[in-house]
Amino acid sequence: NQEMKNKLHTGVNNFGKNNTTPTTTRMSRRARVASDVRQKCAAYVLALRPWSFSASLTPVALGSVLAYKLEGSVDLLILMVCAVTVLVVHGAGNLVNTYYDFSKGIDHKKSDDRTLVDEILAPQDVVMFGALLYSLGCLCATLLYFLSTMKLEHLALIYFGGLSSSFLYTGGIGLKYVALGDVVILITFGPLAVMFAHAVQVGYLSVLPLVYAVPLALNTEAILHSNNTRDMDSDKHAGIVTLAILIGPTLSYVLYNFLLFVPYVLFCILATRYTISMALPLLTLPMAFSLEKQFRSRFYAKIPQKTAKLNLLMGLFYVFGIILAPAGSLPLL
Ligand SMILES: CC(C)=CCC/C(C)=C/CC/C(C)=C/CC/C(C)=C/COP(=O)(O)OP(=O)(O)O
Ligand SMILES: Cc1cc(O)c2ccccc2c1O
Repeated sequence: NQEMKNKLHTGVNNFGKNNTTPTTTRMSRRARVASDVRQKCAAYVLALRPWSFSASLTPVALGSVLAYKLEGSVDLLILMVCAVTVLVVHGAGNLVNTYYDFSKGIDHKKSDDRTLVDEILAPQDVVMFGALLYSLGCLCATLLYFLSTMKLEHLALIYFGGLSSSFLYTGGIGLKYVALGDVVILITFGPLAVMFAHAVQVGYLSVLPLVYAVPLALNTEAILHSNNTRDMDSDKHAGIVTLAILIGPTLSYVLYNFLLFVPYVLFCILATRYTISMALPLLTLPMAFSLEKQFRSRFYAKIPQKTAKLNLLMGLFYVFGIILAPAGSLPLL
């Protein structure tokens, strides 16, 4: 601010000496303010870690498409509001993570998340943005209550379940710090989000989305597990415990393979026993083999982002496979 004040001051003093008109001085000041606003907005967007949004968008797509198969139609407005709700709660969870990892000294100069370490944003900005997102999420959930036929107690149970998980992952007791982060991710990004998206469409809770969520949930957990394996040494140094630390690098590799390949086994079973369209996600197998190789060679740096990319593609193929399945060919329990 002081620098900007000095520059503006100089600009005014130079007026008349170097042909600077008041208009250009005002324009450059406006341009600089606009550029500052743009930089700040970009910093806020990056702090949300948008590369990970596939993890919450694919369960919404899956839940909605299951509702379409069951009820024959989906309400597009409900789908949009539901996607925004889940995205906003997910984003807020990422901000809570940024804030607590920084205040506990877990994030450092070499961390993936350097929003606070590099002073790109102030801790107070992150807190305010997180509170804003949680408020927006509550507003969207209220809107969903009026748009859908879901009972208030059911909607509140799932929505606040998602909201509390997103906060408690690193806030409060900090489930991530006591090796429970993997369970949180497995449940929230899988059954909870799929059930939420399905229930707001059909108006009731069902076990069907929980079963269909399994392959996607495993793949999403692979993102987190690769992230925790990469950060194993620095997390150990910071004094926290993750599943990757508990089981060590070799078993971590075994677990990553389990999370990566079991969904493909399930797709093979669905394709051979029910309908061939469920073989569509198998198109992503080459990506999975390439990731397995990188994990085996311990080139962890880009694996979480690449696994998120695989997650998006696999999720989309899964959803298209369900859409293309002939009527009555899918197991509806
Ligand atoms: C059902 C409803 C309404 C919402 C569900 C919405 C979701 C999916 C919420 C989950 C939010 C959540 C648990 C976010 C945490 C995100 C996360 C896994 C961050 C990664 O944390 P670290 O493991 O610390 O990674 P870094 O090391 O990169 O910081
Ligand atoms: C599922 C999921 C979701 C996220 O937002 C993540 C953010 C950073 C690192 C890992 C993440 C993750 O595994």
